[in-house]
Amino acid sequence: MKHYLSVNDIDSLNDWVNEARELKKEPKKLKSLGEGKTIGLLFFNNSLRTRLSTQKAAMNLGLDVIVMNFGSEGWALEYADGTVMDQGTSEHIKEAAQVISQYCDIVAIRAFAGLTDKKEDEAEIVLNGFKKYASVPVVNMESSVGHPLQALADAITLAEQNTKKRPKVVLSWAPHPKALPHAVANSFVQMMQLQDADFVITHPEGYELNPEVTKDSVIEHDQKKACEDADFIYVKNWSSYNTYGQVLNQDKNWTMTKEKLGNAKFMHCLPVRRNMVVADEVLDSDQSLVIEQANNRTYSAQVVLKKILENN
Ligand SMILES: CCC[C@H](NC(=O)CCC(=O)O)C(=O)O
Ligand SMILES: NC(=O)OP(=O)(O)O
Repeated sequence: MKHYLSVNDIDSLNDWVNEARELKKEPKKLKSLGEGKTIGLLFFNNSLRTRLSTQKAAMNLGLDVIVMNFGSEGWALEYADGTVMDQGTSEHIKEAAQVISQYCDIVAIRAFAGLTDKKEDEAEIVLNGFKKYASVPVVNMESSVGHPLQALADAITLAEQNTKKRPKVVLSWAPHPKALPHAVANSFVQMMQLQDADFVITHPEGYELNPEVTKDSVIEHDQKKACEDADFIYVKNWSSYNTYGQVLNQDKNWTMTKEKLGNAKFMHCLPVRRNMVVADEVLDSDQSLVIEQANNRTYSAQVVLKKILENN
């Protein structure tokens, strides 16, 4: 594996999860693997978990780390070929990616969807720009349409917590005041499609995800019905895909409550809007796994970086 850009780069989810759980037992066991090498973490958008866990994972492997808030500190990049750069962009991705490749042996990118142009977002112009012009491996720290480090951490958490051969796992939409990307939901769906689980997606009409992602996954518009007898309920907001980037409703009847949760474990990638996405009573209960999920982000990133270092 050269790059880690999407869940599709995972050749065996079960093996990766087991490897990550072994790293979790002794995080600094491979401290020499990355010695003498540098990873660059470039953020075009905000972060807490991804920023700290990816650096932690790199340090556990002996990598040196350079972090840059590219969105506020770097130059505005041009991605289109042949552009006369007489407007707002100062540097072409061609130069930027080659220059960064001289300083870093691995480059990790966070660049959220713009949510204004579906075609542009689905082209993954930032992530694919670095993939095309950087000469080093590229890691996705949440791009326009995917968040594979989060999905792998969620798979680790499910493996640690699951007690059934075929658990019922629900992905439920919830209201949010802003238009949020589809990336987390997309990667969770793609990861669940690799699992032996009774998987159901529930959301209001109009919030269908990209059908090329959901494929034949079960979709139920009645949230209570979807959540019946669930073992895990993963809650996440996303904006409309069909009416691209729009907030069609903020119906708080979709806020996750203890009543709807039942005996299930609650999951969310964080950050989470309390009492919009999920009620305090759920987050403050022993059914919430959000802190465990956040801890597993370190081992998700560490197994990815380990595989990149071993194969490049
Ligand atoms: C890991 C999640 C990152 C991002 N979340 C947000 O942008 C939430 C921002 C907010 O609630 O103000 C998202 O939904 O993709
Ligand atoms: N879940 C996640 O990626 O969190 P941050 O946006 O804080 O990195």
